[in-house]
Amino acid sequence: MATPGQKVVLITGCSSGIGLRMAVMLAKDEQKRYHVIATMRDLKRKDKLVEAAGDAYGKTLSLAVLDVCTDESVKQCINGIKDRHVDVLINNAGIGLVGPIESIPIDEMKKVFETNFFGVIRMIKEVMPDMKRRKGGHIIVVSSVMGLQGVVFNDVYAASKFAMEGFCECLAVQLLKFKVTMSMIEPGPVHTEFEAKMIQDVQQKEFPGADADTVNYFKNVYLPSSVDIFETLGQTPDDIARCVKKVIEASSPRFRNLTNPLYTPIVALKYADETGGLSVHAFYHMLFNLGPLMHVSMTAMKYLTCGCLRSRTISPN
Ligand SMILES: NC(=O)C1=CN([C@@H]2O[C@H](COP(=O)(O)OP(=O)(O)OC[C@H]3O[C@@H](n4cnc5c(N)ncnc54)[C@H](OP(=O)(O)O)[C@@H]3O)[C@@H](O)[C@H]2O)C=CC1
Ligand SMILES: CC1=C(/C=C/C(C)=C/C=C/C(C)=C/C=O)C(C)(C)CCC1
Repeated sequence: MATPGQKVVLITGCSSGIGLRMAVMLAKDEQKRYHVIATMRDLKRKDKLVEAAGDAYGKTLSLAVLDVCTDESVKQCINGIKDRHVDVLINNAGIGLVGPIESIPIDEMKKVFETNFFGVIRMIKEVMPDMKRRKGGHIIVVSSVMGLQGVVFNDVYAASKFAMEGFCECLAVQLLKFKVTMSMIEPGPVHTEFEAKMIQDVQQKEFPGADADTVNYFKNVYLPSSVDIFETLGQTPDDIARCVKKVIEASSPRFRNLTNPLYTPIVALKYADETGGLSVHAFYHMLFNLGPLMHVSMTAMKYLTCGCLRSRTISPN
């Protein structure tokens, strides 16, 4: 249980990746400012978290079951917290989906929205009224750079994150009136199970319904470039956890927080040309013309990115 003065932080999706590292980092805060309720849908997956939390487990970190896709599970979890008091809600649980849309059943697409979009809304609806009443609290959403800029073959995943960005952009204004803060975190690629699940998933698939050219562009042009991008630009879950801790501890937290400076030019392109043509053609050129040179160009970009771009992102250091 939280001791007086400690902030109660509830995080969804803590069995792996970014959620796990955020839970551990906040629970191990030297000043013990947080009591972390690390949630996951299946407690059988708790071992990695418990091991990483070490001494903090049972003290500044407790576990709870929570499936963001079920009303009952969300209600039960929040009702189980003393006075239903959550100071910081971190919506992290999420799933990916890549591939030609011709070969993806609508039900699989709905699952992505059910988790990434309605899952977050379900959490916010349960926690926000108490925060509004108390006139305080911080809602954090782990969105994605793909919530701001679409990436080819990630159509449905990007749409779920765009939807979240739009939803939160609206809500943030109302919440300001109630002194509740809203922050979006927009990572680029991060080395977690998300990446492994994506690779495993596409290796198993045959892409029925998609024509041979499209499958060829996906498998032989997009996927190798994507793997390269993860290799050259990928951040660690600890990088993202450090960014989130900074956002929580900021005296006036920013609404949007890109974690990777290398994505700032890509997002800037979008706002530089309101017709959208610049972004579409730049992405086309990067993928289809620079594809084989992607590794070289991304490595160059990594070393050439100037300080002014870094200052527009939330740095993990
Ligand atoms: N990795 C990346 O490159 C990027 C990831 N993100 C976002 O970061 C967030 C975390 O992903 P990441 O750590 O990378 O990936 P992981 O796959 O490692 O972690 C995702 C977590 O979400 C959980 N989860 C999935 N569905 C549900 C559900 N219905 N209820 C509760 N928990 C659920 C998983 O639990 P279980 O073990 O039960 O499956 C897992 O703990 C996601 O929102 C993702 O979109 C954003 C940008 C880049
Ligand atoms: C930048 C870029 C590409 C890929 C970007 C990727 C793969 C981003 C992944 C982001 C993730 C995983 C976000 C999760 O939320 C392409 C299309 C290969 C080529 C053009 C430039």
